[in-house]
Amino acid sequence: MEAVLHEASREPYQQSITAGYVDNERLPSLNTNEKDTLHYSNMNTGMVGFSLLPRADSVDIAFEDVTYTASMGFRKGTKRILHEVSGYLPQGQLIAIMGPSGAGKSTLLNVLSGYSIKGVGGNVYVNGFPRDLKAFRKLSCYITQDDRLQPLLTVEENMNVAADLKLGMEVSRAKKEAIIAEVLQTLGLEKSAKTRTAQLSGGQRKRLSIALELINNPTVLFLDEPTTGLDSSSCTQCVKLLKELAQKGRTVVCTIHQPSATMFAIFDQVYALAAGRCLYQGLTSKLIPFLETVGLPCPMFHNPADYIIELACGEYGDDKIDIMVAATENGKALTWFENADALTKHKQIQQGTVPPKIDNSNLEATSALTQLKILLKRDFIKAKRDTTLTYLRIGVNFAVALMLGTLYWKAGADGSKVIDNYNLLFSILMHHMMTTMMLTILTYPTEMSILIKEHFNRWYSLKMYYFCITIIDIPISVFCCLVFTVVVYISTAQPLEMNRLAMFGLISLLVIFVAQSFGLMIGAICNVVNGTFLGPTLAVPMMMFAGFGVTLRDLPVYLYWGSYVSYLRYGLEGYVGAIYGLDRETMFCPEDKYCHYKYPEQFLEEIAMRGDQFWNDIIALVIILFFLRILSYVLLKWKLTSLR
Ligand SMILES: Nc1ncnc2c1ncn2[C@@H]1O[C@H](COP(=O)(O)OP(=O)(O)OP(=O)(O)O)[C@@H](O)[C@H]1O
Repeated sequence: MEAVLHEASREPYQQSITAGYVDNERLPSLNTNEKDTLHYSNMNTGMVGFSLLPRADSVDIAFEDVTYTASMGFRKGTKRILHEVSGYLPQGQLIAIMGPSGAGKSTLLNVLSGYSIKGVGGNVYVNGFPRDLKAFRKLSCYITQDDRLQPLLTVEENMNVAADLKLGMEVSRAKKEAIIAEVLQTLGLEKSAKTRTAQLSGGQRKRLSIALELINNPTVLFLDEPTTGLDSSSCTQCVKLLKELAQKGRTVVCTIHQPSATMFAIFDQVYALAAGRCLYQGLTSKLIPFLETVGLPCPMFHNPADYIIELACGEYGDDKIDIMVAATENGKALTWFENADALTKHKQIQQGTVPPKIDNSNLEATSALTQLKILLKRDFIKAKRDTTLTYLRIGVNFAVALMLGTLYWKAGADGSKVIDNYNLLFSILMHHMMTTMMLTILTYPTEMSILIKEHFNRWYSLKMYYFCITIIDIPISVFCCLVFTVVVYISTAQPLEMNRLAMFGLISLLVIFVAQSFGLMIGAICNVVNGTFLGPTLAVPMMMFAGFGVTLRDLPVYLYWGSYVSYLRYGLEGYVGAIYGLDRETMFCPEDKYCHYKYPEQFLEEIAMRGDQFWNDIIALVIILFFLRILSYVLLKWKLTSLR
């Protein structure tokens, strides 16, 4: 099939690919100030400004024989969802991908936007050249059906983060603020600037999702069901806004379920799908003539959008679907486009020619360090606002320490309670492991959907996101650990020596960080339900091999390897080293009690641990910590890739 290309539009694609936020390549004769003035000239007047400025670097998208085959899972085979569909999405148009539920609308949108990579066949062309995915992603944005927004941030804060990440630090704060104000005004959100996202209405949230992606003025917008969940007036408002954006030279493609007749008329183009095949593509206004041509006239007073969905559902017989697919040549025919003759005359693909030189540098607009700074700032605001969780963590640590302190009151200094104290050390280990790991498993997946959207839209690199979540929790973890350690250590009368206290605290902190890494690893690949099952389940072998119930000496040889990989073993050994190592003197024994373990060496011998292994335990914990952190990053990366 021949995809379509306007000769004139090839060069702009070439240029726009290298263009950043301000398309300086197009304005070579102007100095920077003049270019800025040109871009922002309308802002001061309050008229149409940045986001609605015409885009000179418009983009036509053509695709031919596109297939999508989903893998159904191990030994379950595959399922073909798109069946060699072709099509043409011209610049400056608002295009609706329509069809009944399950027709493959979202799948086609994912393929065209470049979100889906695996299982995709056929070709996608951008201004006639085979699509370079990296370059294309720089021109486009994807707005998901569900609004993946940071609920604790206000509209303005969300916009500031997007502006800082997407425009880079070269654009001054004043300019960013002007752009934000203008985009918010365009989307009717200026009055909600100080409102937290969680408190916005569905329509406002949808508009904010669009506003965030408009910040860097993308040429192509892909929107998955932008009207879902909106009332009819908000739907029309939203579609009108998209039309306005399209009229300024953008290519706006969105999937839509079943639009009202009024809303349907706003769209310029329709691409109708039925079970992964193309029923119609062309002007909205030519749908009725098309239906007449194929002998399926739309009944009087019937919404043509409803009628084509009914046809696509097979309500009038499956043969009608075949008739329409044949008439459109599964998307190859361009008969129902505007100036169809001119289009067919120009239709061509740049096969065999050298594609334009493409700037394949970083996908993100800002440096790694800047991304990290912005993400840390955002997470800091979130942590500050989410005080319930912060206080809960501190409160739980304090309360558990107090409970353990009461239960094991002064057990650390009593020669008759050495076994009790040993139980206490294991309980402390359990507390640190479970609270930290479960918290991570429960909170991490909720962030995942936002990560997927923002990362795909090139806000930041995965490395920087991961680095940020790794360090953002350190202060609160350290504080909670400190509160817990001081309360439990003093109330249970552990030896009051600074070095022992420091060793005890260090082991606690490392166990907390390792457990957190464990949580990150599970959270990266599992949803909350699976994670809450898997986390504690995987903790059981760690406990088994800790040397607590069955001493390390009594472990069967063929299971000894387990003690090397169990971080709880190093944690317990480290605690024992801190409390009973360093040649601790004979313990106090009350006169009326029998103190079997008043000699610490005797106790160490009994539990098959040595008191001089502390630094080895620290090294082992640090190695496990690094290994798990790297592994959870790799798993997260794999997860993101596997979703595409
Ligand atoms: N990864 C996948 N594995 C198996 N089946 C899939 C996969 N992705 C999509 N499908 C199936 O492909 C069909 C089309 O899905 P798609 O989400 O594209 O439909 P849709 O037209 O957007 O539907 P809706 O309007 O309900 O969102 C559906 O039957 C869906 O179950």
